Amino acid sequence: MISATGVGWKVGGAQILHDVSLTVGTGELLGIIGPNGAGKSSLVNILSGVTRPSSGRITVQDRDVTRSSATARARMGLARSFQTSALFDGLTAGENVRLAVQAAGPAPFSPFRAAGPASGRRVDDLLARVRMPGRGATLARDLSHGDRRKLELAMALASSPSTLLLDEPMAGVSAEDVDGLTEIIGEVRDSGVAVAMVEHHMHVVLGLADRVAVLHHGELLAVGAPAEVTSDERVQQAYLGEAL
Ligand SMILES: Nc1ncnc2c1ncn2[C@@H]1O[C@H](COP(=O)(O)OP(=O)(O)OP(=O)(O)O)[C@@H](O)[C@H]1O
Repeated sequence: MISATGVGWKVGGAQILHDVSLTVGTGELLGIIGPNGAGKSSLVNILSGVTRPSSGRITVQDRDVTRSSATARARMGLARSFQTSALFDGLTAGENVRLAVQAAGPAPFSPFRAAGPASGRRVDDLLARVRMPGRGATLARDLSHGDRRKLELAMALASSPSTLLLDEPMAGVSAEDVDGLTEIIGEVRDSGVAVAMVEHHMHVVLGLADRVAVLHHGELLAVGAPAEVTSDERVQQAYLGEAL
């Protein structure tokens, strides 16, 4: 579970986020939407510890982590995916996941450590969880865009996170892969993970999210059930001219 309370972020004289407060509970999926430049990625960066807010605080499982690094937050059960790909293209899908499994383990990370049978099983489990069984030997660079996003999800799940932050997990993928990713992310939520997801595919967010938070010019315009939020007049104004 993760919460932001009164979060503001100012950079280079510009106030990017203003007084944002939201919570994502266990087994809940919060969709974060808003027009381009609304501050969605900035908020995810602040929640994950990549960026420190100028004001307000962040808690993970009720512990104040505002001043904790991204690494410290990861140890507390927070995982995230990035808007851009974070894969090693020259490694296989299985090797990419194995690195994430090793990095999440208790022993100091070493890319040279041999993989034990338990690590192999864990890699297979994670690939199966994202519907890529048997794809472990394929080079990451040879995977379809949709499979690359699934692989990134498998890597984010390697640490068995209690909170998962997803920044546009479906950007640029085919309609078929959007359906697959939607099912996988829904299953992750149903397994008890708190999921916050920034996503431009509006029908996906509105169909999948338990609640939706709408950002506009760095302010939280509305938070609520999808139907509540889409009928909100201020939200409709913010999206004027775009399909909601
Ligand atoms: N490091 C930075 N320095 C200065 N301005 C920044 C920085 N990061 C983001 N911004 C600005 O903050 C605003 C919000 O950016 P952000 O990427 O968070 O929006 P977004 O809602 O994720 O947009 P998109 O939907 O296009 O990805 C933009 O105007 C952006 O130019």
